[in-house]
Amino acid sequence: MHTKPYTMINQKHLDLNSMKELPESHAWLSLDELPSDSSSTPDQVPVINLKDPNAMKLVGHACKIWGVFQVTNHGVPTNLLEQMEAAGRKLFALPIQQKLKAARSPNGVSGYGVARISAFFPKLMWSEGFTIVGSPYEHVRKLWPNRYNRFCGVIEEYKEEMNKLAQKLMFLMLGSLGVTMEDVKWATTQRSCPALQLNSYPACPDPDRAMGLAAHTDSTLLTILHQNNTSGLQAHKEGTGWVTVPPIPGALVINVGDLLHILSNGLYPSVLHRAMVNRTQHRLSVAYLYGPPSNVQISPLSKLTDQVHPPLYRSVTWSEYLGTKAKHFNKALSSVRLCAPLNGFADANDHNGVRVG
Ligand SMILES: C=C1C[C@]23C[C@H]1CC[C@H]2[C@@]12CCC[C@@](C)(C(=O)O1)[C@H]2[C@@H]3C(=O)O
Ligand SMILES: O=C(O)CCC(=O)C(=O)O
Ligand SMILES: [Fe+2]
Repeated sequence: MHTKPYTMINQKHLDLNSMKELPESHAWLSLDELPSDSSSTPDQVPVINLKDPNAMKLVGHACKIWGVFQVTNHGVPTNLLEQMEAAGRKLFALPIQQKLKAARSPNGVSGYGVARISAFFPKLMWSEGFTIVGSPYEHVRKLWPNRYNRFCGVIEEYKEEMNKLAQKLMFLMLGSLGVTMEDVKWATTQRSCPALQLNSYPACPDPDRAMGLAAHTDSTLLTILHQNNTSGLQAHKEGTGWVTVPPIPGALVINVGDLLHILSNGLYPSVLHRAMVNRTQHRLSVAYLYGPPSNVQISPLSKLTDQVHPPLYRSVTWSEYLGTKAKHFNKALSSVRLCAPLNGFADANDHNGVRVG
C-alpha cells in the first residue's frame, strides 16, 4: 500500500496533530477566496464582575445586546479551571487509536469524535471533541483502563461548581427581566442534566483556510465556556459582524442558548459563535452546556407576554429540542416559532449556514 500524505484512521478521524498541510477535506476557503481584511472593531464583548452591585442590570443588558459576555469573580476556583484544562490536554494527547476506543457511537451523545454539526457542512472542522453527558466513567475507563479515577474526579467537581454558577447566572438573567426564581419552579426544584464538551483545536498549518468549529448557537439555556490562553472564539453581533472574545485569565465566557431565547420570548437572543484556529498554538476549550430538566416544557414566560407581545415560540422540552437541532441545525429555532417576526425578517439565527469568513 502506498503511503498517504497524512494519517488517515478512517474518513472522519484524521490525526490532525500530525498533519503538515491542510487536506482538501478540511479546506473551507480556497486560496482565491480569502477575505482581504478583517477590519478591527471597537465593539467588545462585555466583561462583568459578578460581585458588582449592578451585576443584574449589566448581565441583562449584555444578554439583550450581545447574547454573550465574560464574567470575573464568578466563584469557580482558578485551580479547578487549571485542573480541568490539564485533564483535557492529557485526554487529547492520547494516541488517536486510544481515543477512538471511546468514540461516540452514531446515535450516542457521549464520547470522542468530530464536531456533531459536521453533518451539515461539506468540509470537516479542524477540531476534535469529547462529550460527557451523565456519568463520565463508562467512556473514560476505555481511555485509561487503570487510571480513570482522577480524571473523573475532576469532571465531577467541575460539573458541581459549574452547576452553582449556572444557577447564579439564571437568577441574574431572569431577575433582570423582572422574573423571579419562583416563577420558574423547575429552576430550583429539579436537577438539570448538563453536558460537558471538551474541544481541542491543534495548531493548523493553514489556519486562514480552516474552520475550528463552524458557526452555531447552543441549544442550551446558557453555556459556560472556559478557554485556554489562546484566542479563537468569535461571536456574531448584528450590525458589527464577527468579534473575537479574547481569553482573560480566570474569566469565563457565558453564551445565551436557544432555550433561554425561547424562555425570554426573544428578548435574549441566542448568540451565533464559532471557533477559529491558528498556526502555532494548540487551543483548548471546555463548555458546560446547561439546560432545564430534560422533560420540562419550556415556553415563553407568561410574565413576558401579553396581547401586544404574544408568545413567539411553542413549548418544547430540552430533549425534544436537541432532537430538532440534530435534524434541522440552524433552522431549529425558527421551526418552533409560532408567528413571523413583526419586522418581516427571519430569526437572527437563520443565516448561520455554510458562510465562513
Ligand atoms: C446537550 C447537548 C448540546 C449539544 C448537543 C448535546 C451534547 C453536545 C452539545 C454540543 C457541543 C458543541 C456545539 C453543539 C452545537 C454540538 O454540536 O454539540 C452543542 C449541542 C447543542 O447545543 O445543540
Ligand atoms: O471552543 C470554543 O471557544 C467554542 C466551543 C463551543 O462553541 C461549544 O463547545 O459549543
Ligand atoms: Fe457553542
